[in-house]
Amino acid sequence: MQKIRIKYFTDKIDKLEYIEGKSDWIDLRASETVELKAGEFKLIPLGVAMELPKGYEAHVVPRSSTFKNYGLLQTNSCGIIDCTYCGDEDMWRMPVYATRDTVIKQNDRICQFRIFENMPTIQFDETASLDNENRGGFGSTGKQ
Ligand SMILES: O=c1ccn([C@H]2C[C@H](O)[C@@H](COP(=O)(O)OP(=O)(O)OP(=O)(O)O)O2)c(=O)[nH]1
Repeated sequence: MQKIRIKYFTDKIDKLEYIEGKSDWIDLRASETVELKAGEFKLIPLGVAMELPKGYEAHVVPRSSTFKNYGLLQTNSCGIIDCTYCGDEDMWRMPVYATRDTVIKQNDRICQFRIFENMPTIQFDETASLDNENRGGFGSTGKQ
């Protein structure tokens, strides 16, 4: 089992829970009530800071119900939390854009995360030609 040291900034939200056998994504909660007007951008405080295991990062994405319930879009599509983001004030936040007037109440589950292993060290090796056949993309499959 992997342990993650976690700091909570408030006792007004439920503790994070890993529910074995359900999903390996863990829900995150708003640590304050946040109101947004249509067209407004805000960072929703998630009330936690963590020391991720060495060699791992966390990916934060909305819950599938987040847009339906709150009309919110996550502006960075997927939040990447580096394992160096582990100081006492390094609280996780979710950047959002409101498509309508909305209220996220303290302790509402607003997004989810899981950890991923970092990729191997990469070195770019420049070349004029890759010497491979073109695959094509952007809907080109089966078209002339
Ligand atoms: O949705 C997010 C994305 C990032 N972060 C935190 C953790 C991350 O490690 C840090 C920096 O994120 P990133 O490197 O994506 O931001 P940047 O725009 O490149 O800014 P920086 O100059 O701080 O790296 O901000 C969040 O709390 N939520």
